[in-house]
Amino acid sequence: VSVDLMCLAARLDEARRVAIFGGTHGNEMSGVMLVNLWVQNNTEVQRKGVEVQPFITNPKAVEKCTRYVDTDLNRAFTPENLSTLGGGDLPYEVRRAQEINRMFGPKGSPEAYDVIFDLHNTTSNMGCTLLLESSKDHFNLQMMNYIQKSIFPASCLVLLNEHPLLKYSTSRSVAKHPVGLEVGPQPQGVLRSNIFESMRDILKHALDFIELFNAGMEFPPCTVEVFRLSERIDYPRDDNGNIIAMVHPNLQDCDWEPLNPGDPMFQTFDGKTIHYQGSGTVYPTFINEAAYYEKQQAFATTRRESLVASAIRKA
Ligand SMILES: CC(=O)N[C@@H](CC(=O)O)C(=O)O
Ligand SMILES: [Zn+2]
Repeated sequence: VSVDLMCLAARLDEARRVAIFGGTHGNEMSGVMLVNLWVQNNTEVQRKGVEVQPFITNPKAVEKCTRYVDTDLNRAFTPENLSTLGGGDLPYEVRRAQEINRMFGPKGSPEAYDVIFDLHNTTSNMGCTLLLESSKDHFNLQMMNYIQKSIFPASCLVLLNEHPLLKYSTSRSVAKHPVGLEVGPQPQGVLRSNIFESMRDILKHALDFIELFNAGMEFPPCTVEVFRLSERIDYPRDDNGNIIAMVHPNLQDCDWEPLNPGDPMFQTFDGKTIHYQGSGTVYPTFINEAAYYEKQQAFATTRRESLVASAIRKA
């Protein structure tokens, strides 16, 4: 009996309603172009037993080819913003967040979409990265494991953001299972074919997973290596807040490679090296991301850990 119990798969609801968001940041071109393509013709993203909706989340920012118009949409899905009244007086992205929440949510409710994929590009050399918001989301862990297996020998790492202070209120957080996809390096406002095609391929496998799950396939327990967001590291600054150093050449483009105490981290304009002083090995990511200068972030540190996903099967 005990052996039987251990083999029982967690029964989860089917993922019937799925959205693919592009243009949450209007200058991240792979997601914008893919979603525009699928809005024109959705055959590529249709799967049996699933309703898939491609959707441009910030059309004004896409039109201007800028990250946002008034405020960052991917920080706007807070309970305060989603419940505030004020209509035309509110920043554009706050109004847009409310609209998106009405269409795909309400966030946290049983009516919310099952899965939202949110497509992003980074200027950092991160390769393909899946963004996970909860270490307890076994559906997403299983999906990420499936994607990793399917794209091998290509690779796709998992960044877990459930940091109590650093977590932010994303567009995808409206769904029951939010999945971010971050692919780089790609400059802002630029479309690179290799980045576009990697993003497209990952989405294909993600949708295949959902189709198989809905068809009743059981996914056995597995372990997923994740990189848990740990710290945000700002550029060194003077008393006026101006940057006085750059990412060190030894660190530039070395996303996901171990950074140890004493390793070079920044290089000042007069040629001095500033070393990493933390405790123990970390894995830096979002190194020199263009959009993060305004957020006072030169890179983020992560720590590697293994998560166990339980077996799952549809209810
Ligand atoms: C470069 C970039 O925009 N990254 C995303 C990451 C995410 O979607 O969580 C952001 O800061 O919103
Ligand atoms: Zn983005």
